[in-house]
Amino acid sequence: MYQVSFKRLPGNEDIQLPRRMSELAAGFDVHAAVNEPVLLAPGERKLIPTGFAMAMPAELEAQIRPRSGLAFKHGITCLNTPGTIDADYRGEVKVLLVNLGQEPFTIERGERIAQMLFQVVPKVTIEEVDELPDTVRGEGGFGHTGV
Ligand SMILES: O=c1ccn([C@H]2C[C@H](O)[C@@H](COP(=O)(O)OP(=O)(O)OP(=O)(O)O)O2)c(=O)[nH]1
Repeated sequence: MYQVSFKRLPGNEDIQLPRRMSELAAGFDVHAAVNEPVLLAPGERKLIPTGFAMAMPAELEAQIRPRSGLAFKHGITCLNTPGTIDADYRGEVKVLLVNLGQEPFTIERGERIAQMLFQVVPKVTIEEVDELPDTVRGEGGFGHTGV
């Protein structure tokens, strides 16, 4: 079990902190802390505030992912999905939404716009080498096995 802390930012007392909408939901829904309704025209992208900052154990990252209902019904998704929240980030969490639908979409204050999942980031060390170990695949990629 990991302890994660959310800090509500000033002026957002009415905004829900991220929360699971069912007992076993993998993601915590994240709410829009826009001061007024925000219109996203088709093809437009906007960075949406959420009204909170957070802290988590060093071995975790948080991922911001789209909600499938918004994507399916309105073409609203996260442009940089999954967005990465680093464990040392103390700024306001923001959601980069894009409207891939055909109609304008309005984001209302308090609306659930995305979900946040936590992942363990493996610890790695890196080195520079002259040769890499051989494999059967070698340099094959990008569909080299056919379709
Ligand atoms: O969807 C996102 C993605 C990022 N962030 C915040 C938290 C993250 O820790 C920080 C930096 O994100 P990232 O590493 O993806 O951005 P960058 O473009 O590499 O910026 P930086 O140079 O600030 O690291 O921005 C968000 O609030 N929402």
